[in-house]
Amino acid sequence: MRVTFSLFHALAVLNWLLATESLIYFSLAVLQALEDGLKRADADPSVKAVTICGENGKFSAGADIRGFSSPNKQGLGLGPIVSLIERSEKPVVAAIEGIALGGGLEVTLGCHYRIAHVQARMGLPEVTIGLLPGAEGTQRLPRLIGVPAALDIITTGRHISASEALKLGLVDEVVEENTVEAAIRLANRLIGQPLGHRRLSLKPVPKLPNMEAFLTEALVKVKKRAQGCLAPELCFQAIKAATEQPFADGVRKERELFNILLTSGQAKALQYAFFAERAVEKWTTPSGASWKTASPQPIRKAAVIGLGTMGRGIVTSLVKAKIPVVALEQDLEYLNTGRKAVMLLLEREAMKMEQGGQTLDFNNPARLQFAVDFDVLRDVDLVIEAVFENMALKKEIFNKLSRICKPEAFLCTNTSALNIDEIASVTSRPQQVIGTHFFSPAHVMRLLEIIYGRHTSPTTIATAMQLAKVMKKVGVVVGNCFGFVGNRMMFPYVQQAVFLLEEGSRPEDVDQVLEDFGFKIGPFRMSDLAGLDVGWRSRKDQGLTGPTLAPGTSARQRHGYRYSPLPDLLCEKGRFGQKTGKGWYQYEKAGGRTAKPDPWIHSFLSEYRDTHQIKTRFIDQEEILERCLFTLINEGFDILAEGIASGPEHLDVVYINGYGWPKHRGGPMFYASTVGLPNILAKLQKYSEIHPDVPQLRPSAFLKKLVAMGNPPLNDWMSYLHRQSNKL
Ligand SMILES: CC/C=C/CC(=O)SCCNC(=O)CCNC(=O)[C@H](O)C(C)(C)COP(=O)(O)OP(=O)(O)OC[C@H]1O[C@@H](n2cnc3c(N)ncnc32)[C@H](O)[C@@H]1OP(=O)(O)O
Repeated sequence: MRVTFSLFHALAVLNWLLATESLIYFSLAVLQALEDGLKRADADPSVKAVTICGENGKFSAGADIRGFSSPNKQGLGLGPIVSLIERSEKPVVAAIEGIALGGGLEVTLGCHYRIAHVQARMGLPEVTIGLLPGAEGTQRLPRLIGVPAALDIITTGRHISASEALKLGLVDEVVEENTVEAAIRLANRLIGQPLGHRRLSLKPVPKLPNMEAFLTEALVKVKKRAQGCLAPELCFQAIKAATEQPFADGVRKERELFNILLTSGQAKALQYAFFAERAVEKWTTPSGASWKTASPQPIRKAAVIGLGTMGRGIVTSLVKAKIPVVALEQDLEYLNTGRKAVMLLLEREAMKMEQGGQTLDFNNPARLQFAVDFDVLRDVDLVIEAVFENMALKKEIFNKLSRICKPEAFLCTNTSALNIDEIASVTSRPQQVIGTHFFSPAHVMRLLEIIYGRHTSPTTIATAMQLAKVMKKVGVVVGNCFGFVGNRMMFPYVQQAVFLLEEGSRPEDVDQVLEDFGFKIGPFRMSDLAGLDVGWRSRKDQGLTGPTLAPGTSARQRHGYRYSPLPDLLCEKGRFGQKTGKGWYQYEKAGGRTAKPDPWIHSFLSEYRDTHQIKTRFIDQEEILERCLFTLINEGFDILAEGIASGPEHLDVVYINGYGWPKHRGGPMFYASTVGLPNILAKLQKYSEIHPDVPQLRPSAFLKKLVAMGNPPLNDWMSYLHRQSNKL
């Protein structure tokens, strides 16, 4: 993508043009060219007005994000240029097409007038990459649109449409045709008119009757949403400075805060996460399949089987993505319950979309159909099976689908752990069978784990990835193993959390440490939310508990390794979590959501320790954090070594988007790289010596190899996978 910053002679339209070719995002060269162009326009008496626009229908995506981590940082060079634009004695009009983001939008704030194309999007997304608008944007925007709107845009980083920008007064005009021509026409009309009142730096910030109270309340909200992320609060501080100080002092404060963020590890982590998400979009498999070798097939009609919690969310996502969908249930009773729930979800989504000026059409049978008869699936291009996690049931359904669906239809299974190859084996088209692991609630959560089996074709992977994109999800292609990437890494984390309870912690202690780290929700609150019975059923299926357990099996050992029966014991007492009003916590009622520490659990744990002669000990925060996180990371290294994921970015994107990992810590593997692999190895070795019966604490061979290779940067890890290490 390329953009041109063009300064047009507005009187004799286009008879004077300075064009500077550059990337859509600013580099030092673009900044220099912009400054030179402005100075030339200012000095040339034949130029009466200036228009700034982008090239190829895009204004600008702001600074080159990679530049922030290079030694030659360009972030602060733009402010003086924006001031230069504003000081111009000749009217300057911004013609905003496509996108004007970050530094791009800040350039327009220096202009005296702004015209936007009806389809343009604007925003100051710096907060999402751990920064703040550092080219005087935190000082100009509140002066233009007032504090509440500026605070919302700057602290959330959300993109706004041209029509919203017009309502807020961020742009002066929205056009449907040629924006640049409209801007030139406006610039012509402005020649000779006074500009003082259009210079935002000279304007006061609009007053609110209750500014102090408003800011106090706003800070509480910003902090709550930020969950340990620094940038939103510093954005707030910069805007607050605009309400309290003259423009120049506010700009000084903005720079100071910008520098704090720039040198914080959080900005680095968030910028890594930005590129990681884009890296996983370019999927590859160990056999070399990728976008280059496969084209996605069009999905004109889809079907979802099973209208439980997952199915309902998947149907909603498909309808929102404007893909006609058939929703299927086993009988009319289930169908009617499912239909009501889906319609409720869709009504809520439609309401949300209406607020943003969009509509959602779901009452049209051509868009959404409910059925109990598999025959309606004959013409669909893709089926997503979302019945509960039972291999026999899934196989029965896939066998039926294989017979009924047209030969080219793709068959997806929404499973969180089951073997894709086994499911595919009962069909006549294993090459078109793929795992699509949605996360609950499926219409909200962005992650979609896409699991290819031994026979899955590259076309099937490409089609699933394309579907993820259309559904506005982040598709991550991974290999087939029990639990895939997300749940496989989650298992040792939860296991450690439970072992910590056996040894002396309480559920609320463990949750607190992990929530302070930045997780949206700790492992025990999460388990209560998801339902303890889900894992119980799976453990019974695996013969780890329940009637199939061999008599005489030791309570705290399975297959020679440590096992904790605590979750099974809770289930045996009917404590399934929120749904029964009791789990690791107590709730106000069955279905209640407010978790309260439960004295019953505390005495139950102490009796349990007495029964099993475990001496209760005090466990500090460091140990809780290390044992939970480092085992999760350790599993990640095994996953990489086995080729289940093609890079650490995949694991990080899965954890950020599906498991509530704090984005400002970049994901577990990025976090590991910041802690230092030798430190992680040393801690795992220490804990493994103390708990030799827990294999998940034994350091992964790949982790050991990377440490032996000198702790290389995360980008290089995969290149060491097959290299010989003399030190091992
Ligand atoms: C100079 C003073 C300081 C100013 C502060 C700033 O300006 S900070 C930067 C603020 N801007 C942003 O945060 C915008 C980030 N980009 C996006 O939100 C999106 O990329 C987009 C511009 C809305 C386009 O989205 P789309 O889905 O169409 O494409 P991709 O996201 O896949 O991007 C295409 C490739 O472009 C790379 N890229 C996009 N923006 C930037 C950027 N600002 N800096 C560097 N690189 C950027 C992106 O990584 C993709 O490249 P690939 O090589 O294909 O991965």
